[in-house]
Amino acid sequence: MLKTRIIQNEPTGAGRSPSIIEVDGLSKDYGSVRAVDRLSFSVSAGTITGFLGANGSGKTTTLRALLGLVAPTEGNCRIDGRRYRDLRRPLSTVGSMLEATTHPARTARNHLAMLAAEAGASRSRVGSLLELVELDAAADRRVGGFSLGMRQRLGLAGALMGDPAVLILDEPANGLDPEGIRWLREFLRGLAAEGRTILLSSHVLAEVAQTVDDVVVIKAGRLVTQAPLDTLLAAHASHQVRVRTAQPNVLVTALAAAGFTAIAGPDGAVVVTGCPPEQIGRLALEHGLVLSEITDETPSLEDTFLALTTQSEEIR
Ligand SMILES: Nc1ncnc2c1ncn2[C@@H]1O[C@H](COP(=O)(O)OP(=O)(O)OP(=O)(O)O)[C@@H](O)[C@H]1O
Repeated sequence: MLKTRIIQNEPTGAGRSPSIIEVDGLSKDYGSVRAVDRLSFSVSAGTITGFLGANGSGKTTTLRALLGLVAPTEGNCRIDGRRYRDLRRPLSTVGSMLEATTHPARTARNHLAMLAAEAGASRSRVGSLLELVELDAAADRRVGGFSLGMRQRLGLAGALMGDPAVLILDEPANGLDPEGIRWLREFLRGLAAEGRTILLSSHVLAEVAQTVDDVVVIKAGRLVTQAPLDTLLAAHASHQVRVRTAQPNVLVTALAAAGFTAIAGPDGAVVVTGCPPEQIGRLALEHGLVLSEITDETPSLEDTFLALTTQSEEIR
């Protein structure tokens, strides 16, 4: 049973004010490489937003800029209305998990104790967080022997040390097995239900599709789209079915009468858009048509994502 209620360290947790993440015209050049290019997006308080893009598209650079670890070439990043360096209590405002930097010889408990000292948190919080991420049984083992999933959970515990309202997580699902991804999903949903705002990156939409409310998609450092996940999926995944019958024109007419778009190609196949295969089968039966082929060619979630992240330059 997942426990998401975090024992409050300080009275900041209850009744927290809405926090928000804003990236405003951010560009970052590394020499001649433009890693992020005039990127703007914002994250509403209390939501989980997936920050999506192919490898090398600029996700980590953007997250590092939000956390004050990279100086923007242009533009600004704000958390809760301020640049990271201007936050009065940064560790209590935003928790982060970037690439793992845990010393392998350290135990999980020691690692968190160090972070507790840094965040001004009590020692008892270390135990609470170990329990929360279900690492209490492994607390005194060296991190070097941890599985990837355990390391990710330790990273999450560290990010939560200051009881922040905002979490920024770089590829938290990377390399996790389906069970680990399910655990992460429930964990993050629990944190969002407490009113926390979460921005998490991924280069695989399917890994986070059941976790996020909204998505920000980037390609080559530029914004492709920002939308609620449902809108994105609806816009890019209408049914597409290929059907073969000896009387394609009868089928096309029947489908058109039912309000669907159907086009008979020169090879005799009919391509139907927006109609599920079962309904096509029923319509064919009603019109006495024998179908020799019915193939669902609806793009998969990943096809949808690839179509977006390989989208042409003109959207820029
Ligand atoms: N410190 C750096 N020095 C030079 N180039 C860099 C540096 N950091 C990133 N880059 C380049 O900037 C671009 C964006 O990299 P970034 O790591 O932000 O992308 P990403 O979307 O997080 O990729 P990945 O999913 O592979 O981590 C890449 O071309 C990368 O090689």
